[in-house]
Amino acid sequence: MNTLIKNVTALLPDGAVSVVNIAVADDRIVSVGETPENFQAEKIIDGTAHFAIPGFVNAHTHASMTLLRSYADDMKLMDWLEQMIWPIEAKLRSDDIYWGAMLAAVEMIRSGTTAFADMYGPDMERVAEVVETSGLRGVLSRGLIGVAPDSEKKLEENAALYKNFHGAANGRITVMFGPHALYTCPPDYLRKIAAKAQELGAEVHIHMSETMGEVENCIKEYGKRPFAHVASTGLFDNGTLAAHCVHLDDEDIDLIKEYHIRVAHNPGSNMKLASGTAPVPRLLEEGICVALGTDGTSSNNNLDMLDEVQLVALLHKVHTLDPLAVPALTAVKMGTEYGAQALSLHDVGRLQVGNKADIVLFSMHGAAWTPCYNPVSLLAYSAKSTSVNTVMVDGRILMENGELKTLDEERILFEAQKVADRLTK
Ligand SMILES: N[C@@H](CCSC[C@H]1O[C@@H](n2cnc3c(=O)[nH]cnc32)[C@H](O)[C@@H]1O)C(=O)O
Ligand SMILES: [Zn+2]
Repeated sequence: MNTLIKNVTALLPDGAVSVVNIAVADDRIVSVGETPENFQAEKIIDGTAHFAIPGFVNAHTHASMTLLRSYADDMKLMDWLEQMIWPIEAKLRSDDIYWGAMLAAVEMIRSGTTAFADMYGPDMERVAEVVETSGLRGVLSRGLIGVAPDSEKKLEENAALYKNFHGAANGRITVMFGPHALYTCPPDYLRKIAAKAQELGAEVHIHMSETMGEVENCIKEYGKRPFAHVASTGLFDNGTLAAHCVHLDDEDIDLIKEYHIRVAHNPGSNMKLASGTAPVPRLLEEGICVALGTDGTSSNNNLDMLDEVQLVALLHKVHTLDPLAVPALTAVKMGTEYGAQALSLHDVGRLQVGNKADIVLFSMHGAAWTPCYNPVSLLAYSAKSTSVNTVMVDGRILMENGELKTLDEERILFEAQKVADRLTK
C-alpha cells in the first residue's frame, strides 16, 4: 500500500526539523520532502500540526512482565528477583506469556514504540505471535538462566526460536540468544551459548554490570571484572546488546569498544532499583552506541519510552552537575536511531529514503506543545506520550488518531487482568 503523509513537521537524520511530505511505498520510505510526481497514494494522512519522528526503539524489556506491574516494588534487585519475581514467574503458562506481551503491545503502540528487544521465556514463540498480530517489530531472545536442571533444554529452545522466527513476519522478527546475566549463567553455560550463537550467526542480549554487588561478586568468584570474565567465554564474539552497564571502569569501557558492544541504558529501572548511574556521557563521547530501554514493567513501571528520553536527559545533568550533558536531540536519538543500531536494525531509526517506514506522529496541539520554538526540546522536556496520535510500522498503520488498528484493546486488558488474578490467587 502507498501512503502519503502530507505537510508534516519531521525530525530529519541530521537533527534538522522541517515541514515535508513523506511518501511510503509498501514497507519503505520512498521520499522525504517534495513528493515524486508519479507517486500514487492510496491513503493520505494530513500531517499538519503533527511532529513525525522515527518510532521509539525499546532496547531492553521483558514484555510479559506487564503482568507483574506493581506486584513487588521498593526492593533491592536480588531480594526482588529471588523473593518475589522468580517464584511467581515459575507459575507462568504459555497463555500468560501471550496476554502479558499483548498488554505490552497495547502500551508500546499507544506510547509510540515501534520496535522492542525482549528477553523472556518460556514460550517466546507466543511473543513472536504477538509481534506478528500487533504489527510491531521485535528482537526476541529466550531468557537463559543456567542454574536450573533444564538449562540445556532452554538453550535448545532459544536455538529453535532462532531457526523458526529469525527474519519472520517480513523481517519484523529477529532473534538473539538471551543469557540472563553472569550471576545466573556459570562460565561453562556461557561458553555453550557462545558456541551455539556462533554456529547460527546469532547475536546476544544480556544484562551486564547492573549493580555494584554483581561486579564485586564476579571479581571474588572469577578474579576478573564482569566484561573481562564474560569476554573470556567467547560470548561477546558474535555481536552483543548489553543491558544496564552501570558500574564500569576504564578496562570495561575498553572491552565494550573492542567488542563493539551496544549498550541499552535503562534510566527508569536503574533509578527505581537504585542500581546506580551509568556513565552515559562518557560512553557517548567514546563513540559507543548507547540506546534506551524501559526494562520490565515490574522495575519501571511502564513501557513508555518518552519517559526514558526525558529521564536520560535529566538524570545525567544532575549526576554530572552539567546542564549540557545529554542534550534533547541526543536523548531523542538514543530513543530512536541509536536504539535501531543497538538492535542491529540497519534500515530503521531514521526518516530517510530507503529506510523501513516506522514512523510516529505526535499531535502538536495542546498546552505542552505551545508555544513551539523547538519540537525536539518539547519532546524531551515537555510532551507526554498521550500526544502520540498515529503509529506506522513497515508502512502499516497500527494506530490512527488514537485508535488501535491491529489489536482489541478491551479484550486484552480483560484477559491480562484475569491472568493476574489467577497468578496471585
Ligand atoms: N524465567 C525464564 C527466564 C526469564 S529471563 C528474564 C528474567 O530477567 C528478569 N529481570 C527483569 N528485570 C531485571 C533486571 O533489571 N535485572 C535482572 N533481571 C531482571 C525477569 O524477571 C526474568 O526472570 C526461564 O528461566 O524460563
Ligand atoms: Zn532486564
